[in-house]
Amino acid sequence: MAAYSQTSGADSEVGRLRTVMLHRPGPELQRLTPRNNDRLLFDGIPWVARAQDEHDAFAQALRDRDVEVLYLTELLTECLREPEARQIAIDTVLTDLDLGETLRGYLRGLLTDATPEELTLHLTAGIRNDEVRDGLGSRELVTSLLPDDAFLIDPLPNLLFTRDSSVWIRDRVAITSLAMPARHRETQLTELIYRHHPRFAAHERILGHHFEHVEGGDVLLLAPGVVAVGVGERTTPAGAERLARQVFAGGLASTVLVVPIAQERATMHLDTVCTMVDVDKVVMYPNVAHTLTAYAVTPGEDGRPEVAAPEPFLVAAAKAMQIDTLHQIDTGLDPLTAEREQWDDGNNTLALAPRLAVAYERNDGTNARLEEAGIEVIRIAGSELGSGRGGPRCMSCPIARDA
Ligand SMILES: NC(=[NH2+])NCCC[C@H](N)C(=O)O
Repeated sequence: MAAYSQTSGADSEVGRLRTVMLHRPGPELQRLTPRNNDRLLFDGIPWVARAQDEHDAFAQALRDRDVEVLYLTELLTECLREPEARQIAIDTVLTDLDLGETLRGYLRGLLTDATPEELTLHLTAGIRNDEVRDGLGSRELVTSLLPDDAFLIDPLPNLLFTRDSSVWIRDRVAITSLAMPARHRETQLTELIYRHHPRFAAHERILGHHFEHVEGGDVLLLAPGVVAVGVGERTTPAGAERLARQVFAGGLASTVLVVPIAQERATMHLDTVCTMVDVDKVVMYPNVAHTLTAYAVTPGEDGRPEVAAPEPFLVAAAKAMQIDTLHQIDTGLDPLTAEREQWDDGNNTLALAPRLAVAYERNDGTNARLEEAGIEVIRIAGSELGSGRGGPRCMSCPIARDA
């Protein structure tokens, strides 16, 4: 593996983006059918080749702005060349209790014989019953009884949303713990990458995939030392407590703003209703803006997080950030357009620097508003990518940003 000297870390949402981790959608999306797409958290069946084109254009737009693009599967494959990482990856994926002894033994052989590239493929695209049944013979109990299309190893179509499975806070990387069963395995892979890839050897990890649920889409680095975390369908109050404890203990933040959000699909993460586009500007879903509140949490005795009474989100955020006003740019142009564009991830922008953000082209109303407010918008196509309900912010994990 190459020698790496880069330093990683981020202390805001808008510092000049230097390095980002993406996942180019691949064979795992081919696994989606109308029968499993709900469970696998997709709202439709994407046209995979077009989704790849859209994603390549997204990656290119980032490279054009001098952002280094790392791909999750490339980092993973590099790790899987090391025997120890390989062993951990295989052991972890085989703990699934649905496999049974015979099948587990067979899969262990198959995965052990795989090249690092093949192993990455198995771990991300999964393995279906009908793909191994012949190898085991017609008298194997578990494979005979499971339906053809049962996944022995689940595919991970939501790997596309690299935002959720890890998040950098200053020079530490938080391995998150994803709430939905369809996404549990993703963080086994990010944990493996950050633990075993030499590029990240110098960085301490916080949280972990076996802890209380925290998803990266809920975490917003409002300013150095000020972290907001949404609590709703994904991140739990206990997850927010774990995050607060760890960022306080590590001296990574002095305030954590806990922001309750509605527990529904349209607002699954805080970044579906609010993202930052400048040091003091957010693009926000107006239909929730006036009701969104935040509980400021600060370190108390013995590192125990102490919570203040809730305040309107924008007020609490400005206070914690020590600025006069956190300005709000509304999604859409009227409540109806706002609702449509919020659903299509109009709020979900990725800032490459202050006042420079990537957004889906389809959200005309929101993009016009952003430009009126002086934000340069890099528009990308997302008709297929969007079927997983995620925009440019969800599809990117910033690994290095300027202070
Ligand atoms: N940060 C985000 N908003 N991520 C979007 C994730 C979408 C994904 N299909 C899920 O339901 O989990």
